[in-house]
Amino acid sequence: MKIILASDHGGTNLRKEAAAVLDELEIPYEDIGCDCEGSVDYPDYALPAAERVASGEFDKGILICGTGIGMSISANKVKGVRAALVHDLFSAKATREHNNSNILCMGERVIGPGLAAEIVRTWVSTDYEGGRHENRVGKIAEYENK
Ligand SMILES: O=C(CO)[C@H](O)[C@H](O)[C@H](O)COP(=O)(O)O
Repeated sequence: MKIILASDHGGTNLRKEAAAVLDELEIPYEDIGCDCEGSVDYPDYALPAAERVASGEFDKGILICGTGIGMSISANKVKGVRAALVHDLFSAKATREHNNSNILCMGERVIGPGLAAEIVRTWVSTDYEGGRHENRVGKIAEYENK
């Protein structure tokens, strides 16, 4: 598994927390920033990261901003991306099992580093269940391909 990691200025600390979890789990990743003192625009990070997941260069992505909302709205514009905004452990597990989400979004102004780390651990280690969910995820792809 290879993961791409990005944030805007509002998500730098949680991005570093996520990177520490991936280091601990020995999961390879590329961190594309931001390396910013000031303010940046979340689509400038979400869209390239999402495209690199959609292209298959990366298996998954983790995107963080202040709320996670801007990142998830942006990433979900990219065909083939299923970005999930997650701030609890139940959803972290469910979105992998049910939605086969390939991008995790979180908000640094919403949750603390401890919970974010647990969410990353859960999300990266939970497999897609397939089965009845395959039809549902397939309908999203079908719509995208219209
Ligand atoms: O997209 C967002 C809100 O949905 C993110 O939380 C951004 O990080 C936020 O909008 C940035 O806000 P700022 O006031 O410019 O720091």
